[in-house]
Amino acid sequence: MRASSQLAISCQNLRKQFVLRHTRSMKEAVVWLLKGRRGDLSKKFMALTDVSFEVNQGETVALLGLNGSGKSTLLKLISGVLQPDSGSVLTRGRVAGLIEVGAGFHHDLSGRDNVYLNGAILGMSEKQIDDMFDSIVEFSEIGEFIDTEVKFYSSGMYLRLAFSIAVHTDPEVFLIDEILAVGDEPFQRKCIAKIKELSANGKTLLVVSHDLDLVSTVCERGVLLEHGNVIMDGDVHDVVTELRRRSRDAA
Ligand SMILES: Nc1ncnc2c1ncn2[C@@H]1O[C@H](COP(=O)(O)OP(=O)(O)OP(=O)(O)O)[C@@H](O)[C@H]1O
Repeated sequence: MRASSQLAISCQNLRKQFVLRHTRSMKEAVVWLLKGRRGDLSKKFMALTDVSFEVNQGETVALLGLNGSGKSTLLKLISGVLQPDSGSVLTRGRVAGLIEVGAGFHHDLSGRDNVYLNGAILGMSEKQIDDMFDSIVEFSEIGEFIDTEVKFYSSGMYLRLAFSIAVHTDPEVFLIDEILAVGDEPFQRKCIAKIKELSANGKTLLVVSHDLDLVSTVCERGVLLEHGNVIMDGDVHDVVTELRRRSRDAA
């Protein structure tokens, strides 16, 4: 779906609830039956209550918040991995999501086959992938392991290949969730340099990370989530300061 001109991402009134437990004890089930099956036996958790925010093309935004505040859920709704219970998500241009390490890879296929599979999923033609294949492998530093089945890859190797494929698809919008943490330091530095290059080229970035120093250097804007609500949206330094204050209070 497409949003209006300048917007890269538009989220309106997003709500997402998860079912935590489908059944209760035998006693609870009997009571429920005796009451004529009224009510709901499952336990639910509201991960996102009513989230609205917009990101313009070229903006670099950090999604911040304490554990369980709803950051990853929001990123998954934007990438389309999850569907909201209500509300809408619109994105403009090609969206590349690095959300879960290894997600989107077929474990029984080699790295090479996964490059073609993922490239196609991200909207590249076979010819485009042919042309970029060597560059993808070179950036990933996977080397001779490119013909090994990815089920034998370490989490760092998954990240290297997934990151390399994603940046080579030349996305307009790049969604990154924490995964950089599994890369070793030299590769992390390389990813961060690449992310800064994407941003300098006017790409839109939405980053989830607990590395507040990192997001302060990569992002301009911060959006702070708490219990599934946006409670602050502004300059990343101000939002990081507020999150640090709340983290101290929570300790
Ligand atoms: N598939 C799921 N089923 C049930 N509950 C879920 C599911 N996914 C997320 N949740 C719950 O929703 C809440 C928000 O999770 P989410 O992963 O979005 O938080 P987060 O802000 O990214 O947290 P963290 O900083 O720990 O990564 C959490 O309480 C989590 O347990």
